[in-house]
Amino acid sequence: MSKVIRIGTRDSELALWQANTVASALNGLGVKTEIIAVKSEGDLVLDKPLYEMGITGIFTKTLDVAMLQGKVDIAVHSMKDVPTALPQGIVQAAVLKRSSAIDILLHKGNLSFLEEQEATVATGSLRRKAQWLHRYPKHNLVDLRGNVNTRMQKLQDNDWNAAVFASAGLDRIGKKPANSIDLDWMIPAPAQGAMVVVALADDEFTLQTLRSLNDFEAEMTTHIERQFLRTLEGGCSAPIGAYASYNEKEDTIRLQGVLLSLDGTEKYDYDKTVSIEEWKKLGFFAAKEILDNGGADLMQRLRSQLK
Ligand SMILES: NCc1[nH]cc(CCC(=O)O)c1CC(=O)O
Repeated sequence: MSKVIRIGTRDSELALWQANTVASALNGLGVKTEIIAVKSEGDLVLDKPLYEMGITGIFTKTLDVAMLQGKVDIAVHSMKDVPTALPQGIVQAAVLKRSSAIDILLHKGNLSFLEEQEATVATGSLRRKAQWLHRYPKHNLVDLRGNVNTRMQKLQDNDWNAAVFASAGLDRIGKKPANSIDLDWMIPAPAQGAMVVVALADDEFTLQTLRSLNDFEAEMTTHIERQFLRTLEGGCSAPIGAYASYNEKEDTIRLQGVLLSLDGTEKYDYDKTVSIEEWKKLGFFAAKEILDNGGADLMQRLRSQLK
């Protein structure tokens, strides 16, 4: 059968790179592809912080609709932009082998501001902001929105000291500058650095084809991180980080999770290593532990603050 798989994607450089990666992999299996790029609401409205727009899935909604209308067969996303509950009729078809999940700091050649009280750091993410303020309580945080290229330009155009990015995004488009350092103390967003392909639940041919693109380790670690997020959040974009890593030699999984107040003064951490057999429920139990130890009360307050 010579069915062409139509790949829906956002039209940013990073999104197109990701879609092309999936296209190449499919072409390698002898499957023909066509890339269809669309603008998402998240890319069109740039003057509001993401959390103010209130909804999760602002980057993925347009493509969900295109798929449900039969205009594309699959969509490729940065997995951290995908809401933990997929729309009815759409399923996760493959998680690609994961690259670096780490956050990095882009600066201007001088890192002495890290030792100083006065400094301005840019990020649009509540998770990055809260973790930054927890570590550097006196620093000034400013909002930064836009795709990776836009955000790098804004850093140059303003007198901020630095801005936070996902390493994976810059690595993929080959634009990681020399002026950057790894923020190895910052817990990444759930599923950061992972790419996911979604498809229609009843599209057997496509689902079957995409199975061979799935990387089990990436599927497992992102499942754990997203389960942690889903169990904590209850539908709000709170400052939550999670990173699960597989230790092949020990056959164990380590989960690091964090929930913070917006100003970073309150912080709940989780960090445990368990046997691989426990992977399916690890995110759930980790989140429950945080909720039971004061996290539920913080989530309640966050929900009213973010309304
Ligand atoms: N929310 C934007 C977004 N979504 C995915 C990535 C980078 C790639 C990834 O994390 O997989 C980025 C950019 C960033 O956070 O700097």
